[in-house]
Amino acid sequence: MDEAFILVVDDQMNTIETLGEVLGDEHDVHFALSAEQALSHIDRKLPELILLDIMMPEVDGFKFCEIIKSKLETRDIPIIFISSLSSPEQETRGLEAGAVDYIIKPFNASIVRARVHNHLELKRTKDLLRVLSQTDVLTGMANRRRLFELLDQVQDRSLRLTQPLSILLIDVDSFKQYNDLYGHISGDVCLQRVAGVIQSSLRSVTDVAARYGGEEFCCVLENADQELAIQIAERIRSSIEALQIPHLNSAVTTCVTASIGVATSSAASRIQHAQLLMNADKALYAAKDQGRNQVRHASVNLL
Ligand SMILES: Nc1nc2c(ncn2[C@@H]2O[C@H](COP(=O)(O)OP(=O)(O)OP(=O)(O)O)[C@@H](O)[C@H]2O)c(=O)[nH]1
Repeated sequence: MDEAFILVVDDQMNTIETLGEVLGDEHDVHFALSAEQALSHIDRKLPELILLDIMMPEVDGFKFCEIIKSKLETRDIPIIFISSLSSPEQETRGLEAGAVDYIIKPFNASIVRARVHNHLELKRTKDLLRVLSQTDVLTGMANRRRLFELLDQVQDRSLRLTQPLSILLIDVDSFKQYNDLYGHISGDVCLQRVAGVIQSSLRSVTDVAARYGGEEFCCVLENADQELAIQIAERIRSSIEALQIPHLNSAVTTCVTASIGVATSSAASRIQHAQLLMNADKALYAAKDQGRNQVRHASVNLL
């Protein structure tokens, strides 16, 4: 197993030293003598696993576990309690608080090593499954499921920060004819190239691209008003055309092109994301209707 970053939280130096000896050969083990120190460690770098004492001054292990489990960024870090509290009630309380395991002190070194190993393996498998369940296999982009999660998060943040939010729906033109003429495998390669161009046309930190469906992509543009969203959409449209992927059966021209529908939720209004997608979809259909290979915004006269 690859080395893991493990955080030991315990106010007793002797436990810390022993766990360092038990796990230090295989893993990158860091220590915190209090919950407060542990939180500042976690702020700097997320551990893969936390070994946690219960009886600590100020914030005890149960409370600390609650804090970790309440935050989106930290709630998936497995916690193993290591405590001299040996009653079934305490152990139950620890497991019910969200810990994956409970080891009673004094502990046996090889059992601690084995349990840590097993929980790290489980955590890595879970992480991998999560990534796979959120990723589109063909393009490596976020898939539709991930898109909806991201939209929820971005929408909450936009409302909190009173920022506008825009989305783009991008649909490759005459793609059925592309598949018919060049074959499905070439169609897949074409979608991969279009996906690559979409991703490289976005602002790196604030924008997300996802595969929405077959030959349709969706971009979520945080803090982008109508003008900026149209500008980004236009950049994507022209970059797809600039790929010059031959398409002799296109209804538009002799290469692959795309139509793009744009919708914006202004800083002042709270539009549900289903409505935002619907608006972008209407704009996309207007773009198709008016000849394809163009960008349309869901301005008032479309809605
Ligand atoms: N190669 C390939 N084709 C796909 C994939 N997903 C969907 N498609 C194809 O995409 C085509 C979409 O066709 P339509 O919805 O009729 O749209 P279109 O031909 O692009 O027409 P317009 O959108 O009106 O320009 C269908 O033929 C699907 O089979 C995929 O993953 N790979």
